[in-house]
Amino acid sequence: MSDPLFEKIALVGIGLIGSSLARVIRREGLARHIAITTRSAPTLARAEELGLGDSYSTDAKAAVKDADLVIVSVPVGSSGAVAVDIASALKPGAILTDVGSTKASVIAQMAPHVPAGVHFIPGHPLAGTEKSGPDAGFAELFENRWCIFTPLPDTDPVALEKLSEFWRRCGSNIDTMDPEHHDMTLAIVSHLPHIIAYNIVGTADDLESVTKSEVIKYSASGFRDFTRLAASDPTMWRDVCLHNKDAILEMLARFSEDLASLQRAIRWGDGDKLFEMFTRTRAIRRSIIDAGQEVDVPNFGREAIEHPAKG
Ligand SMILES: NC(=O)C1=CN([C@@H]2O[C@H](COP(=O)(O)OP(=O)(O)OC[C@H]3O[C@@H](n4cnc5c(N)ncnc54)[C@H](O)[C@@H]3O)[C@@H](O)[C@H]2O)C=CC1
Ligand SMILES: O=C(O)C(=O)Cc1ccc(O)cc1
Repeated sequence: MSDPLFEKIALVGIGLIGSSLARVIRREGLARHIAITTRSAPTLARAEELGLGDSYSTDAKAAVKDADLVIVSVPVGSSGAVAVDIASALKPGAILTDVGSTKASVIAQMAPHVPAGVHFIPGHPLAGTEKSGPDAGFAELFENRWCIFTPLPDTDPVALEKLSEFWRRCGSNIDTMDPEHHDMTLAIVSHLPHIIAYNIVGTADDLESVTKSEVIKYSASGFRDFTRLAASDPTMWRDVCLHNKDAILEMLARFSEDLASLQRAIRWGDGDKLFEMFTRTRAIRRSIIDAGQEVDVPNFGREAIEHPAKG
């Protein structure tokens, strides 16, 4: 195995993402020492039972002390509190990064507290599932996925390259963009799909004429796909909605307009319009597959669309 990239990596937050990182760091030998810290003592105890790290503490300051790389993997609404907590203990020259699903808000919360000499590089692995907690993670989560950095104007290119190498060794491809562009893009490709899923499952749950047992009994695969997304962690998604408010509202406004147009086509029996739209959207899935992206995210039963015979 090659030399570790870092002597000590500290993981702040050890849920789905933190624990997946712990597992891949161990598997790839990316650090000599993995320090794990999280706010909740039972979660930390579980991480220790799973053997995810080399040291464990609910004291974040103690965990990040002497770390060369600190990765904050907590709900985005907690990033500011974490930054305040750990700032004074960060080692000069250390790289501080995060994995939050929104970027402008995380930067606004964390950057003011980062001491001079610490390289703060905001990041976001576009990899996840609907599950949460330390048991949910797996080392392969980041394989063949994008990790997007939204570097600050004064980001040190050497530190950026080192963090890029870290994510490449986790299996990811790297891209960089500015935080506002990230937040707008993610609003449409990730945040809106989750919000729509929460909404449709909530609507089905509210229906009096369709009992809950019928929703479960007859749920076709389309509805099941929505229930998977709608089973995602409520704290995480509450925070995403609150911290990417403007971009989400912009995308929701466009979505509502398009939905109204679809509604009109159905009302007036405009089959040509429906057919034209459904043909256009079908091509999007084809281009995702042609671009080499897997289409089924959550687990290793990933059945590609190329094998429809398998169902
Ligand atoms: N779940 C997903 O599919 C993805 C999540 N993300 C982002 O990753 C981050 C973490 O998400 P998950 O790992 O899925 O969540 P999770 O709920 O599985 O884990 C969150 C962890 O943060 C800890 N925590 C919460 N508040 C804290 C605080 N104030 N101080 C220290 N620890 C705290 C919890 O105890 C837990 O260990 C979020 O910002 C989320 O937006 C990014 C990509 C995918
Ligand atoms: O479970 C899914 O389908 C996801 O979309 C996972 C996911 C959730 C949040 C992110 O910021 C990135 C990926």
